[in-house]
Amino acid sequence: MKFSLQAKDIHSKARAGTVTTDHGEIQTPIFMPVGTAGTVKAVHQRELKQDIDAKIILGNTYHLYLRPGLEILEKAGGLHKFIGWDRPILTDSGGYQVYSLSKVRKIKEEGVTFNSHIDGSKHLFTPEIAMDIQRTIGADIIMAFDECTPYPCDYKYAASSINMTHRWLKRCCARFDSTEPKYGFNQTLFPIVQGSVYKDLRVKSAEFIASMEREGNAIGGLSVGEPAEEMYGMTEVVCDILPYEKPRYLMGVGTPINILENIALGVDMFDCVMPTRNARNGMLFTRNGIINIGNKKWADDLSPIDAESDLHADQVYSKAYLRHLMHSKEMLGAQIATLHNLHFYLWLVKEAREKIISGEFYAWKNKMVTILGNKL
Ligand SMILES: Nc1nc2cc3nc(NCCc4ccc(CCO)cc4)[nH]c3cc2c(=O)[nH]1
Repeated sequence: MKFSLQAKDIHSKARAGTVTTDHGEIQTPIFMPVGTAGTVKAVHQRELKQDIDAKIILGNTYHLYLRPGLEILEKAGGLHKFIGWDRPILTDSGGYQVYSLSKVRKIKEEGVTFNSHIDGSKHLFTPEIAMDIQRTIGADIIMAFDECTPYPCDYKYAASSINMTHRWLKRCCARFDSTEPKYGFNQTLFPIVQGSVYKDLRVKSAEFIASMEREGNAIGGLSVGEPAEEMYGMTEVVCDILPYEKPRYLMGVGTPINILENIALGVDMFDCVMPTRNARNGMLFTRNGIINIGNKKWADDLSPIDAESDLHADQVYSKAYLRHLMHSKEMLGAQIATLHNLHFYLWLVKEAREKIISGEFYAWKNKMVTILGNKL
């Protein structure tokens, strides 16, 4: 994997770069649609590629390991082949999903034992197992097996948690560096900075992660319920320590405003279930603010979902029609709303990249931040 920088904003730490993988290039800042179990819910791969030009999607080790399972994925020649996606994929390591989805039985030095949220069966994830699973999935960018420190937590817990995450990281690197890709495409391992909301722990973790000299670095343990100002404060501390010439990925972030503020702090890559999950509840993100399409006010609004958008669905379907579909619980409603939100998130980061290159980012960001939170 390579990373090159094309431009840097002068009023902020925003930058425009390119990540190059064996499955293609990714212009940054980038948003990565979440395709947890091998599908970005309600969206075809063709739509992802042709309608919204998604450059990279996310998968989850925890889900894919439980279902469809490693045997099928290996037989298919990896996740790309299994789901029919030939662009880059990033997989999370299970370090977060285990805690957020399963009844975790125990966190030990060796790893984490947990019960499947699907059938209650008992499993063990260790740093080594998480690496081997991600080798079998075959994602271009894989994540270290970490502990996403819960929020809130006391300083003592956070301090011991980062020490374990750092010991696990050494084991991830040892295992990853002593195994080969299974399907002929290179893979890269990103370590993850933790430290909860404690500045000195964030400094310690960022310095340790930077010292591992991997090809890219991730910031974890945020977007876990902390106030946005805490998120921004920790991101700033960490981005000032992580190497400038490597991509920085802020996990699980976030709202459109979160994304713009973190781009200004030097973050290059983002993922979040918000555009897809909230779409299914009728929450549409637009360049003028947020539309709750279920609201009665849209019932007879026959104007296009977004007349200024180059997304076909935004132009051919009206707000009234989409509200009707959502109220009728028609599948097409979720499909249109999801495609709209992903298209908006990808438009937002592409626009940010263009403003960074043209030198207009800072003023544009401050204008957008005042608009994006509007309730329409
Ligand atoms: N390995 C690893 N993975 C992570 C994934 C994360 N995802 C988040 N936040 C997602 C929060 C989030 C969850 C749901 C919604 C939809 C609301 O309708 C939005 C945001 N924080 C995260 C932290 C980590 C982390 O430290 N380590």
